[in-house]
Parts: sequence; structure tokens; C-alpha cells
Amino acid sequence: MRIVITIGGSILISEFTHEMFRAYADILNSLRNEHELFVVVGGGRPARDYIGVARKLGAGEAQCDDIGIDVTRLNARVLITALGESAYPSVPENFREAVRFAASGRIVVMGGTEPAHSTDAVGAILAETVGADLMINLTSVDGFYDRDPQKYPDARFYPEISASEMLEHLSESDVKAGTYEFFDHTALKMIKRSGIKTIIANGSDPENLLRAIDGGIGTTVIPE
Ligand SMILES: Nc1ncnc2c1ncn2[C@@H]1O[C@H](COP(=O)(O)OP(=O)(O)O)[C@@H](O)[C@H]1O
Ligand SMILES: O=c1ccn([C@@H]2O[C@H](COP(=O)(O)OP(=O)(O)O)[C@@H](O)[C@H]2O)c(=O)[nH]1
Repeated sequence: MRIVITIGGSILISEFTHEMFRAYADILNSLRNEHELFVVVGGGRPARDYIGVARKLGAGEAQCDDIGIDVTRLNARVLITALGESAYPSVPENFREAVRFAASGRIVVMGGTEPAHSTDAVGAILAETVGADLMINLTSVDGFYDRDPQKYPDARFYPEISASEMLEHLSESDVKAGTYEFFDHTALKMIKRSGIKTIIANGSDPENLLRAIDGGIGTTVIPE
């Protein structure tokens, strides 16, 4: 299958250690003979910290987004380092480059592209661009809940939900640089438009990537 995998920055760089990069590189390498892989990585806390500093210095939201994009691309470069020869050595800065680099037969790893959305949206646009069979979004919780499970222990988990219903739940979420909390609107609209099969799962255990490909964990987003 052709699979787009978005890895939340909070998963890869929750602290400045190499372990998660190594673990994901090993899992991705174990999949690359059977699947064509595209990976999009987020910015994590470093992105939010830099954005916070820039905002205090008077930067506008688009400028803050741009700084966040640079952090996501740094994380992408570190994952490429961990992947070695398996990965295309450069980080695509747009979808045309991603397609061109994929012709190498190697894993393409990218970060952000332009302001006003998150790397979840990059994953969804990339999935549409390359005609992916599946998009897997690896985040810091088990999937989608009716409320933030980190704040509401009694939040209800959704094993599956339509993109439209998710959009309704997330309609109030912030769209400032560094936020786009959980899953951004652009990503959900792209999933609906292109009918992309999407699974949201907990990336804290890299093995969940294998389980998500097999189905049966996380939240399945129905593209309608
Ligand atoms: N309805 C929700 N369902 C699940 N998680 C949610 C929801 N609303 C907010 N969250 C929060 O979103 C966080 C994941 O989004 P985010 O911080 O952007 O992480 P990442 O993009 O690195 O995966 C979760 O840790 C959770 O606290
Ligand atoms: O195509 C993109 C990707 C990212 N960002 C900015 O970079 C930040 C970090 O990306 P993301 O939120 O996806 O990282 P994660 O939530 O995984 O930490 C975002 O909040 C945006 O401000 C952006 O403007 N355009």
C-alpha cells in the first residue's frame, strides 16, 4: 500500500533524545519493502517555544507559522538521519518536490509547507496528491474523544467517527500558530474531499504504527 504517516511532534521530540527517532526509523525500515511510505513530522514543543518567543517580539501569525515550519523541517532532517540510506536525503518543501523525491523509491520525509495549517493538513494534502491508500496520524492520545481526554478523564473515545462530525466537535479549536489542536480543519476537509481512509492512533508506542496498518486500533475517520 501507499501510506502517508503523520507523526506528531509531541511524539518524536517530547524530550531531546534520539530514542524515538531510532524506534520510528526501525519500524519504517521494517515496512518499506511492503509499502511505499511518505512521512510528515510535526514541530512539537520546540516549535511552540520558538513561536512563543517570536510572538512576544511582535511577529505576526504567518511569520510564527513560518518559524514553526522550519522546526518541523528540522525534525524531518533528524528522522532522515536516523533512516540513513532508506530515506531521500532532502526534505521536500512542497508537494511537487515530495512527488519528485518519491521517484527515488526511498522514504520521503517532510515537515510543513506553508502557513495557516498544521502538519496534519500537510499529510492529508500529500495523501490526496499521491493517491495514498491510507493515512495514519500518530498523536499523543489513543484517538479522538468527545472532549480532550487529558483534561476530562471521563471523555468518551470514538472507535470511528465521520470527518464531518469531527469538524463539528473541533469547530471552536484555535487556529493560531502553534495550536491547530488535535486535528486541523483543513485536514478534515481534505479527507472528506478525497475520501482518504484515515486512522488516528497513539504514537507513543511506535509499534502502534504496525497495528494501525493492520486496523483495529485508534479512531477510524470515515471520509464523509
Ligand atoms: N477531542 C479530542 N480528542 C483527543 N485529543 C484531544 C481532543 N481535543 C484536544 N485534544 C488534545 O490534542 C492533543 C494532541 O494534539 P497535538 O497537541 O496537536 O499533538 P500532535 O499534533 O503532536 O499529535 C492530545 O494530547 C489531547 O490532549
Ligand atoms: O504546513 C505547515 C505545518 C506547520 N505549520 C506551523 O508549524 C507548527 C508546528 O506544526 P504542527 O502543529 O503540525 O506540529 P505538532 O502539532 O505535530 O507538534 C504549526 O502549529 C504551525 O504554526 C505551518 O504553518 N504550516
